[in-house]
Amino acid sequence: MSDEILKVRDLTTRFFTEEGQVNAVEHVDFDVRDGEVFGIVGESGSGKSVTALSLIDLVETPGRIVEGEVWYRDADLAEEHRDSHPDAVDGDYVDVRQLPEATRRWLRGPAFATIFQDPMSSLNPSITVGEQIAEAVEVQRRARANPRRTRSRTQGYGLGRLLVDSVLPSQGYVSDESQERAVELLERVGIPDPEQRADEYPHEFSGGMLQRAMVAQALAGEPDVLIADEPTTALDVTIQAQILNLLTELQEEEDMSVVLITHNLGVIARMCQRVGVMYAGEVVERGSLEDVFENPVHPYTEGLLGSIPDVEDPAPRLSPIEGNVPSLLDAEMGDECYFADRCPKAMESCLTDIEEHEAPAATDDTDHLVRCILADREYDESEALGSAAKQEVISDD
Ligand SMILES: Nc1ncnc2c1ncn2[C@@H]1O[C@H](COP(=O)(O)OP(=O)(O)OP(=O)(O)O)[C@@H](O)[C@H]1O
Ligand code: NI
Repeated sequence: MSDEILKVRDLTTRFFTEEGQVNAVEHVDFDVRDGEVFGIVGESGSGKSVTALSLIDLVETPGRIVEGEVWYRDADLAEEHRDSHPDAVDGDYVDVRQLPEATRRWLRGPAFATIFQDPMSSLNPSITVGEQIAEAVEVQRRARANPRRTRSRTQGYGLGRLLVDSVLPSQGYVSDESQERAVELLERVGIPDPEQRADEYPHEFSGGMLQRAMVAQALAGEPDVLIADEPTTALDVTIQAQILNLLTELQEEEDMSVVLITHNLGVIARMCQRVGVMYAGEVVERGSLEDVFENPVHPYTEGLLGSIPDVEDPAPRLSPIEGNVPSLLDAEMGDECYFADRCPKAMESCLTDIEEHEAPAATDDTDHLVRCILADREYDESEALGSAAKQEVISDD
């Protein structure tokens, strides 16, 4: 049994909008183990991206993480904060959410790095690709040289330098060493002629090459956990497969863990060792790929798998199950299972708040947890909710 690099507990993130409170992520629990790809899958709007942002503490207003813990294994950090922040430390783990803001910020890079669907969200169009990656390398070098104590970090760095960096980010202050490292990283992610390509601007790169450059930038900090949110969704099928291969290769060779977010079950099946299925802000089923994909318990998972797309299938969005993802507005959400109104197996007993149940795991290595009463009992047709009753569930709320 391998160790967990991340243990997410009770993570709850809401948006406080003019229309009301949106329960985007609700009491989410999952673990990410060393050197694995953990997949998060679910329909559009199920809370995947907000979960990712919550992990790295980048939820923006009107959103806020209102509850929960993100335990990250780092013995040094734990040691350093054991006395000053005893609640934030448990053995070798720190609860990232309870660490000082500066430390949380520092963790982005060497602990967590992210890649997204759109490379231009991470790359500046007016700076050469090589220089941007070199900058990421420099930021990480400085952070490592002056770990965690931001005060000394900014002092050592110097206010003058800080101003120059923020006003004139492309003035070529990166050291030759960082520039060389950037070229190495470009080579690492399979960009041909990396030395020349380093001097080019993002618009001179193809979509696939840009995606690779973004991966190179993410690798600059040698992260423990790479969070990839729909990293290949915008790419055509061949390029998609190439980027997925690259991620697999890097994950193995760099010994990272990857949290892979996608709505594409084919991608999950191909990439992940373990998986969490999200529905309406909750993780409704999680476990090993075998347990979840071969012995799904939640009717939502069954429904998704009923139309498992091939990884070569460019189908952009899943909609395998009749009906829509429910509104996540607090005022419109009841206490019953959120899937009940779409569920072919909904019963009277589903009209209460459903906890995670342990399903009989087919693989002995891992927990298989399901937010559905069917993990505990058989489906009973005599208890089935007719469509009229289901309708009522919806309009009652
Ligand atoms: N800035 C925001 N303000 C209000 N609500 C938001 C905001 N960002 C996300 N949400 C809501 O949070 C919920 C979860 O969104 P999220 O982006 O995590 O879904 P997703 O599973 O990543 O979907 P997709 O597959 O389309 O990317 C949605 O109901 C969404 O409307
Ligand atoms: Ni998303």
